[in-house]
Amino acid sequence: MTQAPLAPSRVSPGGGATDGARIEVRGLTKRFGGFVAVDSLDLTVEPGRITGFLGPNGAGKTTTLRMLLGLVRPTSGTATIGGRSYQDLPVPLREVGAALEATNFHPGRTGRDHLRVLAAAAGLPTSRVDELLELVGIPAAARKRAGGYSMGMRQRLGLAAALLGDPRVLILDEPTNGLDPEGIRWLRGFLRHLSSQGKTLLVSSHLLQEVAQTVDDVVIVANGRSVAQGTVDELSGEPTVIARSPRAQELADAARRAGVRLLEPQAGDERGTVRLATGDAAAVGDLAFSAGVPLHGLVAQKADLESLYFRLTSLPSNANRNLSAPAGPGAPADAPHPTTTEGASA
Ligand SMILES: Nc1ncnc2c1ncn2[C@@H]1O[C@H](COP(=O)(O)OP(=O)(O)OP(=O)(O)O)[C@@H](O)[C@H]1O
Repeated sequence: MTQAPLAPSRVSPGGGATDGARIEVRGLTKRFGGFVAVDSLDLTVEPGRITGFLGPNGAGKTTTLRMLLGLVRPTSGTATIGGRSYQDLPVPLREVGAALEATNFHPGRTGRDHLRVLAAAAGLPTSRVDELLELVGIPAAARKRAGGYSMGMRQRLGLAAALLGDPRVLILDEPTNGLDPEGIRWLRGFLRHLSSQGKTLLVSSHLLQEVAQTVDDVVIVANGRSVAQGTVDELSGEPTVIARSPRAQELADAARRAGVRLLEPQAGDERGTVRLATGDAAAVGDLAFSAGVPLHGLVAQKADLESLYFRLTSLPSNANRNLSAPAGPGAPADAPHPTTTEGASA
């Protein structure tokens, strides 16, 4: 099973000074017995950017994050943070904060005590604990036992724990799980705030719509493999205006004269549809009017990361992941990678 080379590093806005906070994954593979959970994964997460690590349940996201954090040993490949594997970081908590599971708290301990214990164990000042609880919005709840916390509160406590060492890199596994809409809105602003400080954020989710508005870059995984990578804009594709006219050819000619590119070779189909590479529906309406061409329909199509996500992640689950099951010519393992993957390469 092979995979096309994927997105090498982009130049980070801060240049070399921030390289110490770049996440790089190369050829990362994890097999559990004969099952390939993560398959030759390459990805780069740049400082000062939020990268969404997206894929359906079981795609291999958590396993990848666990390998990055030294919790699972890769079968092959490398996963580094600032050029070092997690185990080689001198003071990991000061370099990398992670929230992998929202449930991993002693139920009898208050959230505040939980953080104080963590801070003390890591040799970090406990003075930071109250400040962090304020920051994640649970200062009062943090004085109650964590056993009674809602999922959303656990998520916030997990975030506070991840931030204890003021790390430059944050790795968050499904941080929107259990958050209500207000909580998700809060998280978006919070992650933005962190990335504006130059932090590197890798955020996994199986729900594109919960992170699409938050992230700068996207890595989509399916069946253990990366199937697309790029900025949200790159993967959203070109904005499109769809116009319908009984005189489609004349509309197409007018568009061409105005320098608007047609997205289809033919001027129009049987319904007189013309697809144009622009997001400006008003301009298309104006040019139709100027050319004296009647319009029966005009719509600007929204950039469509969502349909790309569903198309790429709706491959038959696990069809290519069992080493003992040979993949046939039509199996996903042999499917060509989408152009979006290559397009994302810098
Ligand atoms: N220790 C393990 N032993 C065997 N299989 C495992 C192990 N850990 C994970 N897997 C399998 O590897 C695949 C990927 O799991 P992983 O948890 O990484 O996916 P995920 O993308 O994080 O999904 P989710 O969104 O459900 O957490 C799954 O099929 C899972 O059952």
